[in-house]
Amino acid sequence: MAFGFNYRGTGAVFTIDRPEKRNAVNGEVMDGLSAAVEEAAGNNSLRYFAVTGAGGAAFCSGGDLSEFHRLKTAEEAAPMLEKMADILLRMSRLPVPVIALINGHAVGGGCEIATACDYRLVHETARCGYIQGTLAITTGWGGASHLLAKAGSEAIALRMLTESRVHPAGELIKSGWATEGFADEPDVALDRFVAPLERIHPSVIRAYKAAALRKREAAGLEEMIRAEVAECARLWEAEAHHEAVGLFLNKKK
Ligand SMILES: CC[C@@H](C(=O)O)C(=O)SCCNC(=O)CCNC(=O)[C@H](O)C(C)(C)COP(=O)(O)OP(=O)(O)OC[C@H]1O[C@@H](n2cnc3c(N)ncnc32)[C@H](O)[C@@H]1OP(=O)(O)O
Repeated sequence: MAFGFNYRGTGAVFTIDRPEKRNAVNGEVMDGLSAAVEEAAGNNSLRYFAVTGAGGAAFCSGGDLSEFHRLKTAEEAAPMLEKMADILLRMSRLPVPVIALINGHAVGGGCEIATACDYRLVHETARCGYIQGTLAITTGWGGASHLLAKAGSEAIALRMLTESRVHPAGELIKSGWATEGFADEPDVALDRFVAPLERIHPSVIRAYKAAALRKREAAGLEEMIRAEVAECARLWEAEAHHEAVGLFLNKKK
């Protein structure tokens, strides 16, 4: 199985479980996350939803380039991009805090998954970034829209997107992208983070989450995501993108 979904204390944890591919997202992971989000949305006693990656190396390396490389045109790429963007939008709209437990590198679509979460806890060795620009595409799962809709500084957000590089944990904490860092085991960091939330009545937590969602919706998040997906699909079919992906896939041959 390419993923795990487990209840942990008062919360639920979705784990991408493909460490040999640095937890790249394939169709099975997408369907698993979609089902987990649906189940979590219907669970009225849930107090948080977390996403993480198996192994110590990566949180998620984005879309599985070997699987998605077969999508050549904008028309072929768009349904895949739309599907994941919809899953991440639904995840972000869960009525409880959504936490990215970033145990290792989060790049490309992996950084987008983290961005769709309310909080990002980053291991001290993790590096994160919207590296899609190095593949001659933009973010295509809604990550830029989530980032711009909730970022304190538009300039910092825009710079992260356009520079398309990875950032060390210290930089991510300083810029406010990461909520906090951790040096111990991810489970321990998660328990420490949720402990203060668990002392507050769940209806209060849900009310504040609803307030955050109202702010994002007022910014036109869903419409922004639709435009972002279309733009990525348009760039996807260019030769520059297919060449860059080919270089990555052939780097060890
Ligand atoms: C498609 C959606 C789009 C979006 O909308 O956002 C994207 O997500 S585009 C994808 C962007 N992602 C990348 O370009 C990530 C590429 N990966 C890396 O940069 C590195 O793997 C890493 C994450 C920094 C980790 O480096 P390292 O620990 O040195 O591992 P390796 O590079 O040796 O990888 C091990 C193994 O995993 C395979 N791998 C890694 N990432 C992917 C991926 N995204 N898709 C498919 N396969 C991936 C890599 O090829 C190696 O495989 P083997 O050679 O078979 O061992």
